[in-house]
Amino acid sequence: MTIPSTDQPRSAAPLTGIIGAGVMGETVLSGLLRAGRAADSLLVVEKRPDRAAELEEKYAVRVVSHLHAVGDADTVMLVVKPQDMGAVLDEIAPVLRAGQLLVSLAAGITTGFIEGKVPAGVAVVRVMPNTPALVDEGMAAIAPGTSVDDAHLAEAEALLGAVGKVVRVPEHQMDAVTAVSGSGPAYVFYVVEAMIEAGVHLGLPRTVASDLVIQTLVGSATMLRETGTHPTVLREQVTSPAGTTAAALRELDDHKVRAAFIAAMQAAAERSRELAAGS
Ligand SMILES: NC(=O)C1=CN([C@@H]2O[C@H](COP(=O)(O)OP(=O)(O)OC[C@H]3O[C@@H](n4cnc5c(N)ncnc54)[C@H](O)[C@@H]3O)[C@@H](O)[C@H]2O)C=CC1
Ligand SMILES: O=C(O)[C@@H]1CCC=N1
Repeated sequence: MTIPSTDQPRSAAPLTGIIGAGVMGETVLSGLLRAGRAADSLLVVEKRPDRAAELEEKYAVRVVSHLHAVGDADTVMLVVKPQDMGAVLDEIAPVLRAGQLLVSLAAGITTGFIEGKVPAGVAVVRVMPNTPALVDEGMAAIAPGTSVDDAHLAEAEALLGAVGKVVRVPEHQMDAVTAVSGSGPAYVFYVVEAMIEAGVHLGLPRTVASDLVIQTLVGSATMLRETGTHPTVLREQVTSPAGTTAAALRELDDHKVRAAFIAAMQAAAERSRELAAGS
């Protein structure tokens, strides 16, 4: 079924619906526009009226109802919280059709759960993106459901590839992916906060501490990416015998920071599994 959402002429590009335009929905929306997608090829669905008005004003996109977005779109991206997925799927299931591509970005929610709520033959792809997509440096993993063909996977890769790297993984690895790259930016920002605070404790003006930490992070990340050298080797290159870095790293080890990261990421993966179970 196709429900026209407007009488205005529009571009011939395939239509993509985005349901849920919070942090991640806007990240995807703005990335697709930066990558050259026409604003009239994107249909946004957002529950909060003030947020919907803000996005219409900022991006000149059409904010439409669930039924219009799903009826019209070739591909529908689900970017609501995991806890809202069941209700959204119940609402859109009557207008979804076999062959249509449904791309879920929700943590924890399995393709099996989605497939159980939509008509047979709807192609479901599960994605775990991250917020650096906002600056086209995203990292997304994708996993196909049962009715997905190569064209569907290529379309999902193109959507996420517009804002960063994409890797295909088996779905059973998605909880680990969520713990590593989905939540990962938050760990990095947490470390950055801590390093800036430490710089202030050592007497640096906050703006200077902030500049030093951010450029150190960017430089270190660029070294990792461009040299391909193992992080252990890069860390050892900084660590002079009996020097300052060795003194600092000994404190980190004494405070079990490495073990804390492992425990934290195990907790994230466990939470992803809980979200799958609906809690
Ligand atoms: N924020 C992040 O870094 C990441 C988020 N995700 C996933 O993306 C999804 C969205 O997360 P955020 O954007 O952070 O949450 P958010 O709370 O910022 O955005 C969710 C949006 O969905 C809207 N919404 C809720 N129910 C709706 C409905 N029935 N119809 C239309 N809109 C509806 C809300 O008003 C809100 O604007 C989640 O499932 C999360 O697991 C995945 C990876 C990273
Ligand atoms: O915190 C969350 O649940 C979402 C999924 C990964 C990053 N943010």
